[in-house]
Amino acid sequence: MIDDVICRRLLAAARAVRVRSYAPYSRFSVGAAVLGTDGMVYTGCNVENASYGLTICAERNAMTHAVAAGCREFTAVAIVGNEEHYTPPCGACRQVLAEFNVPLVILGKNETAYTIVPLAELLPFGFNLL
Ligand SMILES: O=c1ccn([C@H]2C[C@H](O)[C@@H](CO)O2)c(=O)[nH]1
Ligand SMILES: [Zn+2]
Repeated sequence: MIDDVICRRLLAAARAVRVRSYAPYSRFSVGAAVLGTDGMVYTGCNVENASYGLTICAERNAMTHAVAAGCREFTAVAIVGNEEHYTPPCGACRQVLAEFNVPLVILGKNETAYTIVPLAELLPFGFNLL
């Protein structure tokens, strides 16, 4: 499926970018790292706003970062929230991950405690036009 070394590398990248989270309202920091088929790792953290609904999740931040860098094909995304629980992507992020066919979602409490969930399980029967 996906190599443990790659999972750990993505989780480490997600944890590293998580410290840059801007979350003064929820105080819940999230980091995400997506692996492109170009071999590059693109990262993003959540960025909140006083107008709460404008908040950008870590996963969508990582995806837009990748696309802006020219990458549109992906192997997996890793998401790290707090150490106690997994942080599965919200519905909006699932739809964005589906747009670019990110096949695997790695949910990590830390680099060693993680689980891999296929996106198809997180978003079955998703909306698409293409
Ligand atoms: O998968 C998730 C779930 C939540 N958040 C962010 C949005 C908000 O800033 C904070 C609390 O919901 O966590 C993410 O970035 N990704
Ligand atoms: Zn989200």
